[in-house]
Amino acid sequence: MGDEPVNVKEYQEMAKQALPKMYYDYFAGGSEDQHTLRENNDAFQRIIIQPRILVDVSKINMSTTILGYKTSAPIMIAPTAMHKLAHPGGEILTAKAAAACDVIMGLSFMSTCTIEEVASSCNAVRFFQLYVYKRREISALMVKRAEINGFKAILLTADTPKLGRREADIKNKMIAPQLKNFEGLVSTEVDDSEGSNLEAFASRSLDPSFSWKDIAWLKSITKLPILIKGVLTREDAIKAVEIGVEGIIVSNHGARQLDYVPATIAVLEEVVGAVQGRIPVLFDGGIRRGTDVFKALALGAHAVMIGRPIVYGLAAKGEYGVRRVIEMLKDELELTMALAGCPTLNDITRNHVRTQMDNHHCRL
Ligand SMILES: Cc1cc2nc3c(=O)[nH]c(=O)nc-3n(C[C@H](O)[C@H](O)[C@H](O)COP(=O)(O)O)c2cc1C
Ligand SMILES: CCCCCCC(=O)C(=O)O
Repeated sequence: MGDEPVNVKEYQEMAKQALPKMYYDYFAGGSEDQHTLRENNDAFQRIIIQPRILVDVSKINMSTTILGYKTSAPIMIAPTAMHKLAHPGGEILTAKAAAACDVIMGLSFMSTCTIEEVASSCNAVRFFQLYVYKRREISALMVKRAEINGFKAILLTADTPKLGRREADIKNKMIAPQLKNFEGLVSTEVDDSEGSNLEAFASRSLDPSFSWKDIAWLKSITKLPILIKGVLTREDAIKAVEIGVEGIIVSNHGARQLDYVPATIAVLEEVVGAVQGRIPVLFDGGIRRGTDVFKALALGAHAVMIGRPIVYGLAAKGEYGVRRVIEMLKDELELTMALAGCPTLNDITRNHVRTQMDNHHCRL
């Protein structure tokens, strides 16, 4: 392989070479048997694109808005924790790459750069991802700081009442660094000589009692729009609409929480059908190609979020690497739209893809 990756997947190997094993395993790993981790990727490969020919594709327009904020493409950076483990520049470099590519960034609650450092580093549009701690006042303070610092939405992660069992982290005795955001509030340094220190910290801090009724609390402390991240079923999608949040994210946390849940792309259509256009449905999990973005859009996602490839780009080549990952996905999406006969995002329809379910119905 030459030094300059030609696709997003090649950044993973570069990141593996660049990182200590403990950190690479943390970023790359899924939970338990990693069944869902494989499925998140494999399920995309079972979806076929049905292109249209003889369409004027001399101009392709990928630009859109997410919650009213302009973006050059329906591609966002997913919130992923602790970017300084990938590169000393951390989330500041990720944010600068987002700004350079004109895409929106999700900042993790567990970021290694502070909310203020990221906010003052560039003019990227940023959403803030929230975990709810047992000490709820800490979560409330983070929401306030995000709001004051110009973050535009809260991504409430709802699939993590406890941390999934990540066996590589247990074997490596994964160490969570002290996070500057929480200085003077809580220490992330927990000594669990038996296994993953991150898991030990999570079980000490996350509030597993947080439930639907507590969305009212979140609404009472912020005016920012709230998106619920981690929806995988029709039932939960309907509840989210009924409770009045501004959006949902179909996500299985990059297959790091409950193993043997479905690939996100396999449930997207069910969730979109339940929501019936009332709120935007974002999507993440396993996107590695522009064709994957196209497939998710065809199945009804308003936009997609990218997790691991961003971290791999950061680990391999810093801000430049993150930029290249986003640019490659955008270039591939643009080419896919042209070759599928879709000059605008609105031209991408359900009929542009064929799923296994469609094949099954055909045979009936
Ligand atoms: C290393 C890593 C850290 C993550 N940290 C967070 C986090 O702090 N908060 C969160 O809501 N999701 C987190 N996620 C999940 C991502 O937001 C996203 O759902 C997932 O990475 C998408 O799948 P992909 O990596 O296949 O693109 C993390 C994922 C990874 C791989
Ligand atoms: C206190 C919660 C720890 C979460 C760690 C970050 C994360 O979401 C991950 O998937 O890893």
